Amino acid sequence: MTKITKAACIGGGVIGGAWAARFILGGIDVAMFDPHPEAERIVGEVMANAERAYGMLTMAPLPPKGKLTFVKSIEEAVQGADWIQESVPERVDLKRSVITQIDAAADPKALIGSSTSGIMPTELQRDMKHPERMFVAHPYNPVYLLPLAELVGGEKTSKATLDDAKAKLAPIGMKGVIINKEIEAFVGDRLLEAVWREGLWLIKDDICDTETLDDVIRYSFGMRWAQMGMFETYRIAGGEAGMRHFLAQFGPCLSWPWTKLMDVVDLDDELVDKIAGQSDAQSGARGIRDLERIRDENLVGIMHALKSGDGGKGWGAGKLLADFEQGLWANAEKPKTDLGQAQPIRILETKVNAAWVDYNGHMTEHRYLQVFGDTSDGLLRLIGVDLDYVKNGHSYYTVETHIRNLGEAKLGDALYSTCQILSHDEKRLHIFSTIYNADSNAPVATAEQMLLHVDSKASKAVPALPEVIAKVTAIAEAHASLPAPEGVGRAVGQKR
Ligand SMILES: NC(=O)C1=CN([C@@H]2O[C@H](COP(=O)(O)OP(=O)(O)OC[C@H]3O[C@@H](n4cnc5c(N)ncnc54)[C@H](O)[C@@H]3O)[C@@H](O)[C@H]2O)C=CC1
Ligand SMILES: C[N+](C)(C)CC(=O)CC(=O)[O-]
Repeated sequence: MTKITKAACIGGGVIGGAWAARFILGGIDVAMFDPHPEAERIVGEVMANAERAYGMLTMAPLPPKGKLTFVKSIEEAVQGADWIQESVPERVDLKRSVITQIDAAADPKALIGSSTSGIMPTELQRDMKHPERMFVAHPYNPVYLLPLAELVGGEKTSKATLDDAKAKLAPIGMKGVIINKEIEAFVGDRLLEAVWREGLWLIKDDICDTETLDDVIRYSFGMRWAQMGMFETYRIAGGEAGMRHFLAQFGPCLSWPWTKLMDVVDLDDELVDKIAGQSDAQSGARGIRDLERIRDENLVGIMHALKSGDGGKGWGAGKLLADFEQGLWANAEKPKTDLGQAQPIRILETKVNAAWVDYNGHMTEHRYLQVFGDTSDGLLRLIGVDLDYVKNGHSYYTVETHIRNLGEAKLGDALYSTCQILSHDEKRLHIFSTIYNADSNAPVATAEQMLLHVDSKASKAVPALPEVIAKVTAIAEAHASLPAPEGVGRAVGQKR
């Protein structure tokens, strides 16, 4: 797989800082150049929110974090970098001069992506010596969570550059889409600008305020867009007759007109004050970083929901997340666990993240089951029940679970889990897992579970394959000398 080995970020504002976070959490070292006197603080704050978001996003083992270095010049930043991302303010003269400087100092084979939201790459590559490796990589905010980058080539960009860029984004969980032809604002910002333009008119004409407008989006078509986009949604809206009927019914409305799209609103002081005032009333009680955290929690929740879409195979951004996690597991260092030791196997390290906490301020009930589920998945991987084993039609299903909650797990608490095999035969696996607080080593919860080995196509219990039974047996023999854990076999109820 083709990978970025070192990245340079030129510009570390909203977008450059979040690109840096995406690279660093993907295990890539980043050299950052930004002359802003507070660049380190700003990028540090974005980085902290990004790490928090990844803690919620995935339990899969991320690679060791890349190193972030702030440097004093573009020339220094690009040394040794094979992906350089320009994210300076949206001015063609500034961007062109920065990109020309990058071109002169970088390895001629290094890829140079621009974050521009709308400037054509042909404009930006005009003065370069090696323009064939320059392209637009237009991301969406926050870059560390939203996986899309529109990849747009200019007149001098080679096809190989776009293919290489797309391939290099995949291992960091991003989806590069190559746009056929360059056009100002590409695809996403063309659409967003059309909606924004219309929104500005609706506010100017007092049809609604900013909060009502946002409500109309987020309680309705915003949710549809997140999972099916425009055309698949409208196909369904055409009923059984599909897209043709939809176009026949609603096409004529375009000329009624339902829209003021072609008129550009004059953003005069009066309208700016009006929008800014309404926005303050709507959201001013919270700071930007706080709003970013709420946004991130919601985005993570949406991606998790999409990961279970299409009957559990994953849909859209959720399918991409599932594929990303599969890659992380495949590349993860194999645990150095000595499976022959007479002690419960340490399986998982995690933290109680914000999305797990309920109104009591504790990790909520079903998250314990999630951690125990991830623990039994960890054990299964150790005995050879990995995704290939599952693809080939065999798996273990959990048929019974008894959880005991023994202590409190609060927001941010570091946890680890262990697992002991109590007994097994060719079809059954009887296990006991414990979640501990990593600071005090006090048990927080235990789960006793029975798993059954199945033929997943036939939906019936069958003996596990011999190589799996051999591994289970080796662990079970080592665990046979352990005392039965406190609480094994306990029933729910009061002593009489
Ligand atoms: N903010 C957004 O939602 C999105 C922005 N973009 C694009 O990303 C680019 C950057 O936008 P933002 O991050 O929003 O702007 P920003 O204003 O937050 O950040 C720009 C950064 O560039 C730095 N800078 C200025 N001159 C520089 C130079 N010569 N060398 C290095 N750094 C320099 C500034 O100090 C600042 O930190 C723009 O092209 C924008 O269109 C793309 C997608 C979304
Ligand atoms: C406002 N914007 C044009 C800079 C937005 C983008 O380019 C993409 C986004 O994140 O919405």
